[in-house]
Amino acid sequence: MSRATRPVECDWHHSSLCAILRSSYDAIPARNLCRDVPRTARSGRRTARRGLGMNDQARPERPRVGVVGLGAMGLGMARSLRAAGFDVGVHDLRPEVAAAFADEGGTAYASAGELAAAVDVLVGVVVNAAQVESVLFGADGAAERLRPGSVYVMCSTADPDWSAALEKRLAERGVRYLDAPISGGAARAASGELTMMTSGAAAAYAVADPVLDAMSATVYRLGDEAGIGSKVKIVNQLLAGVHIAAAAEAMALGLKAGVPADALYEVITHSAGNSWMFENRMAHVLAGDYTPLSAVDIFVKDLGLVLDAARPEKFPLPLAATAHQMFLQASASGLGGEDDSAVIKIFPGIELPEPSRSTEPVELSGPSRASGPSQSAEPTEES
Ligand SMILES: NC(=O)c1ccc[n+]([C@@H]2O[C@H](COP(=O)([O-])OP(=O)(O)OC[C@H]3O[C@@H](n4cnc5c(N)ncnc54)[C@H](O)[C@@H]3O)[C@@H](O)[C@H]2O)c1
Ligand SMILES: O=C(O)[C@H](O)[C@@H](O)CO
Repeated sequence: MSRATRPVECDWHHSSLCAILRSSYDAIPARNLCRDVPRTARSGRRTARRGLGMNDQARPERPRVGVVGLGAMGLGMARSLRAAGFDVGVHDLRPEVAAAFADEGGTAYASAGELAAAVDVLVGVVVNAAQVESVLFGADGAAERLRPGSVYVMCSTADPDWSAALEKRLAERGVRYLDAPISGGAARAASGELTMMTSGAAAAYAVADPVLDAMSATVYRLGDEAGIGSKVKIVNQLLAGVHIAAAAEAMALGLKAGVPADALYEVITHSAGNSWMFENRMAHVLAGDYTPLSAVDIFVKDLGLVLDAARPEKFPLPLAATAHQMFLQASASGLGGEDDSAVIKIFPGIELPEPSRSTEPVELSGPSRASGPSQSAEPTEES
């Protein structure tokens, strides 16, 4: 069976996003962005594309899959894979989290290497490039134990050039690679409805497709070389970070002016100033709940990656730079591990809603926060 595809309109050529990609990221061929980008709806799950260069014997219909990194995103992704019928092996530096997943029916492995030896597809959902290096090339790492033909699916938000180089390093060992950053937050990870921004060789997709499908509502295939998915993710992070910072600043101004927080939330979420991030993150502020579904330090990292990508080109990013400073200020104030909505705490002289306050967003099918630490919480909203 082949996937349904949604040809992307060539409006991309004319959009500002495409302009940024083509000027500061000149490695993205426009043809890769504008053709045959598969779109898969959850209701339309299907078997993987066939006939992409592997012989049938080499391509497992349902690959054995492992997930390394069971944090806010990885735990939900592992659960989605189980819900889709996969036997899922896991590993995390925190053995108790892997053990808890084993209690649900998965299999816990003591090291990334042991897990790698047991799977065809290893999905990595650790925080950054340094952690991926540790997973793959650290003590009892995965790279040596992944069998030739198996695939490492790199879901971390990381430097696109590093990701492109990693594809080559793994290829030297016969290991395939997909550059596959994710979007949608902890709730969509848990419901198997992520957006994945992927690029890589057809042979890697041929093995990993059923795994990607099980974790996602939409899998964008953006090109046949690693790094392109990460470039698009970085553009998304520019918007996501700026939108959170702007939402916090606007909410802070309203509170300073004496407007009740829930009234602000109600009106703005029904007005032109709204954004996905305002609606999502300011609900956390309303609830006074800064349990990290995505931490302040994630945006210190991600907006840093955004700025790093533009700097060699001397490409100005004034909004991203300001937002980065805001997250840095929050982190320097000791808020790095809190939910990224805690960036609102950098504004002086405002009274934020108390945690005990059980405010529900008015007339919206408002999200309710998970309790407990992000890594172990069952997410109940989109983070
Ligand atoms: N949280 C979000 O909403 C979100 C959304 C989209 C993308 N992302 C990206 O996804 C990635 C994961 O983010 P997260 O929020 O799940 O992070 P997290 O900190 O919640 O989870 C990371 C997990 O990796 C584990 N880990 C770290 N190093 C390890 C190693 N060497 N071996 C085994 N396990 C290791 C940690 O113990 C932790 O459980 C990041 O790159 C992030 O930018 C996050
Ligand atoms: O796209 C997303 O899901 C978000 O921006 C995360 O990467 C960070 O909260």
